[in-house]
Amino acid sequence: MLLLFVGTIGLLLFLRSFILFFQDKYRIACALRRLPGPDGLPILGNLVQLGQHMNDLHLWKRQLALTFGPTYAIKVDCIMDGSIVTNKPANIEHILCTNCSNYVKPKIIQEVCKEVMGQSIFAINPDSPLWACQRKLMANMFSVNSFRKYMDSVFLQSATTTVDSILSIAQQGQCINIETTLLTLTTNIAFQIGFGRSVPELMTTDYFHGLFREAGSITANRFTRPWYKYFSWCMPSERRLKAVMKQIDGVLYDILAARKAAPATDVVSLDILSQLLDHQRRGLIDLNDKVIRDTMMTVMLAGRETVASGLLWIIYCISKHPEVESKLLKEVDCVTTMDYNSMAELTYMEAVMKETWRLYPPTPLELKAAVADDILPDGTFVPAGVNIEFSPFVMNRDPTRWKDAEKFVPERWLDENFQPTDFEYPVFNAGKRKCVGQRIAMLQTKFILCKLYQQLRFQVVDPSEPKFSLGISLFPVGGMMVQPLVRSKPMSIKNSLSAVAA
Ligand code: HEM
Repeated sequence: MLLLFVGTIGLLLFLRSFILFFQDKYRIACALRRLPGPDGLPILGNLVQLGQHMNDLHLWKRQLALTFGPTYAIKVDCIMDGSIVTNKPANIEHILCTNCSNYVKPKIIQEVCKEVMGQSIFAINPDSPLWACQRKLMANMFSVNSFRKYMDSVFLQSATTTVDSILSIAQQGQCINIETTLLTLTTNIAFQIGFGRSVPELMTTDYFHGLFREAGSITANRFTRPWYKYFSWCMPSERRLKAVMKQIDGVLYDILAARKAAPATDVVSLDILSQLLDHQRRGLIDLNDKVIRDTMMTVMLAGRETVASGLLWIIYCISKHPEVESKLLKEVDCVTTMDYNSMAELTYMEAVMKETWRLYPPTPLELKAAVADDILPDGTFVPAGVNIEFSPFVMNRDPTRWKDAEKFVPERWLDENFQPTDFEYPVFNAGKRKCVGQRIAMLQTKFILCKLYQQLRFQVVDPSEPKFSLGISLFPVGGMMVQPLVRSKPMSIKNSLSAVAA
């Protein structure tokens, strides 16, 4: 009798949570159905289209915005929660700033990116003490002062080594995959600043860059394969992710173990890893080795991938626009001393960078989830629990907001009256979670470009439009082959100064 009673109660509780689960899904599905968006199948919604467009996701989303307007819905009725996609600056300001406490990193990011990110700042929310800890450490370490401090050592050495190796390839008339060259360079810099040591050689090999790429792509594909959670044991991609992460984590944990084994000194070094270990020793915050590994991953994702992606697309755009290249070369030829002030004076280069990142934002997509019901400034109802996404890639190509949206026109950024807000041009995100590395990223990019273009030019080998690979940062499928060309002796500084003035 008692058993029957307990069994019935258990069944009722199970039914209750089952009904509540589907009630929430149904509520979200009804709200999404009221919004414009592509037609979908019953139950699956747009899941199949999403899967079909994983290889041209950003261009597909741009097409959807052109067809359905800046705010539309992608429905995934019963399986996942679907998304409201909005590309309106006023809505972005509301989500990232005015009502930011209602828009958090969705659980789906934490689940899908679990192996790669763990509790990295990119996956957690400001209510976690770890968020504030990671943000503070990163902001201190990757500041403008750091740039000044490391300019003559880390930045100069890494950039010079890269330029020298490209020069020797150029002299032999060979081509290079510029993606791996740039990833090696940015890994070196991020590693030395973040961890206070030279990078292990393995981490700068094509093999290791490939592991990162594979992990990013398998992770991204999980968004359209929600069944991975239940069938990981028989899915080859899941088994591969496990193997890839084992190798990446192996290296990160080896670095951690080596640092722990090093004799302790009274003076705590300023790098992030030393500070984390010091926090751990003193019990300042609940930090186990796994959390330290996740913070190391933050450094790798933030400092390595975004900057390399940003540089790659700049080189691509310059090579496609000879008139831009010749103006830029004149400007870099005027730089006699590589210091903070001369970097600040590179206004044309800055315009080229901003225009490139308008068309090719290194972080092309942003995903949040609504905690409670809300209404966006354009009147869109947001049900609690729904995912809400915006795409800098789509926003920055919106023909209703940008003149000649598809054209590469760096000159638009030279107009003093042209100052888009962070919400109109969210390449570095905005509000409370704005990129902490923005200023160092700008300086670092200018420094590297200056070193490269003072001696070299680049021609992209494949004339066709590159396809975008799937991942957290925007990279072309298969990297990008370029032909480096040694520049003929630059004009004298005096001549080039008068040429720029003209
Ligand atoms: C061109 C280079 C860069 C671009 C385009 C960029 C862009 C972004 C974007 C869009 C976000 C928001 C991501 C999200 O919410 O998921 C972000 C966050 C962040 N970025 Fe950057 N970033 C760049 C370079 C850097 C560098 C060099 C660092 C320092 C190592 C850095 C550190 C961070 C950190 C720590 C966050 C997390 C902020 C938070 O969630 O509170 N970034 N960045």
